[in-house]
Amino acid sequence: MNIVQTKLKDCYIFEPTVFGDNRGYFFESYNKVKFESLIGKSVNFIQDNEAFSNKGALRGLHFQKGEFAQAKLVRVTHGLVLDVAVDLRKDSETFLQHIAVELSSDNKKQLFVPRGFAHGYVVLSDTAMFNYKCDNVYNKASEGGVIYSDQDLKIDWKLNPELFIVSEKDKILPTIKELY
Ligand SMILES: Cc1cn([C@H]2C[C@H](O)[C@@H](COP(=O)(O)OP(=O)(O)O[C@H]3O[C@@H](C)C(=O)[C@@H](O)[C@H]3O)O2)c(=O)[nH]c1=O
Repeated sequence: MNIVQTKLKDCYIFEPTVFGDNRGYFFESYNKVKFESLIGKSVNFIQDNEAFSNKGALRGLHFQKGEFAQAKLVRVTHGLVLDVAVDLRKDSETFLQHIAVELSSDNKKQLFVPRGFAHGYVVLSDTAMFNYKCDNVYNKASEGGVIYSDQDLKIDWKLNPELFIVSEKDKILPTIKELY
């Protein structure tokens, strides 16, 4: 397992070691001991999620507020997505900066999105399966978000916006300016 520091503090890409042979391949998709040793702190993941989406589905940008804030370890087990993390920690040197990383079943990369970030993704392949771990449970009343098309963030989603499929809830998320 290799860890890559992104330009956002505390936000890392993990590249698992894949063992291929004539049967196929094997890799450790999560190993708590190795993961915590690489990031240098303990994270108590307590919920796993799976979402299947069609091409153009854009989910986000989401976070949970207050005591229900969540860190996430995200990956793609089928297809290709562009995954985006936005640093919303006011005291961070990289406040309001974002990264966009291609995650796919081929590259097997995982992204660790710390608490205090907004997170979202768009599906670039015909379909995709998205799997992630969270260190806090879902809490509807604590949901927050930022509109994916925010003019200050200027995220390049690498797909024609005409193809976007966005939930009614996500269409009316606030802008960064409205949030702060
Ligand atoms: C996220 C979540 C949703 N749900 C329910 C609520 C709703 O009825 C249905 C679909 O929820 P949503 O439309 O919010 O699902 P979705 O848009 O996929 O939400 C997810 O988006 C990505 C980008 C994230 O970062 C996640 O943390 C999460 O917010 O599933 C749960 O029961 N538990 C959960 O943990």
